[in-house]
Amino acid sequence: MKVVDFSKTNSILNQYVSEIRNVEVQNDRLRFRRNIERIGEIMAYEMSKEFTYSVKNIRTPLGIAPVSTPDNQLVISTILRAGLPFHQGFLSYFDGAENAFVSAYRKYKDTLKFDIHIEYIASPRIDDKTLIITDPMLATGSSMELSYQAMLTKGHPAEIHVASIIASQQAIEHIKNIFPEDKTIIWCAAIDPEINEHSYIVPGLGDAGDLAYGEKE
Ligand SMILES: O=P(O)(O)OC[C@H]1O[C@H](OP(=O)(O)OP(=O)(O)O)[C@H](O)[C@@H]1O
Ligand SMILES: O=c1cc[nH]c(=O)[nH]1
Ligand SMILES: [Mg+2]
Repeated sequence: MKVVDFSKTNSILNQYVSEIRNVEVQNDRLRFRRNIERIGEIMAYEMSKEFTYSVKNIRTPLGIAPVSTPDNQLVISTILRAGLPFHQGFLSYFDGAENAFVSAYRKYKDTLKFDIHIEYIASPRIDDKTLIITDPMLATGSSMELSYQAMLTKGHPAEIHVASIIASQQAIEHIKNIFPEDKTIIWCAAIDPEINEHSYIVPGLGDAGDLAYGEKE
């Protein structure tokens, strides 16, 4: 399975990743959300190079211009809450896409143990379409796994792009095991080496949902 890790390339995207990680900067919620959105925009642009294109003859006021544009029917699917600004970044570039939203949250049994609960899904049919599942954080990969299973109740996509910002190495291995090898690409801004006993990515950035929208009770 192809894994694209943007941290291996020097680009301005790394500046935005450094700001969402940085304890001195990340508490500015507006900047935090906007940086996530900007990373989504850049990732969308790079992802678009994998799409299928055909030439359309576009009528201008002065003649006909052949332009190669994408033919994929896109569905951008996002895992609430932290996925929302990331989703907006993708949607800014793929403005013709359909959209899906899945709720997934950790329901704690004690300080360390939790189950992932999916309680909400709003999605179009996804049969034969290009499914982009976005979530900025892939720690254990369980939220992504259960959200993908929920999306499969809406059909079977032709191809899948799993987009995240910070993924643990463990989550990358997990995604490789559960998504179809021949039609999935994983995109991430960085791959971090470990997760801690609370299943948080280390060094990671902390709690993306809280940083974007505030703490929940
Ligand atoms: O790979 P996992 O171990 O499942 O962890 C990653 C999940 O954790 C975060 O969401 P969280 O559960 O904190 O919800 P929130 O966005 O509402 O804060 C993140 O956005 C992922 O969905
Ligand atoms: O490191 C992590 C793990 C789960 N959710 C987050 O927001 N961060
Ligand atoms: Mg959270």
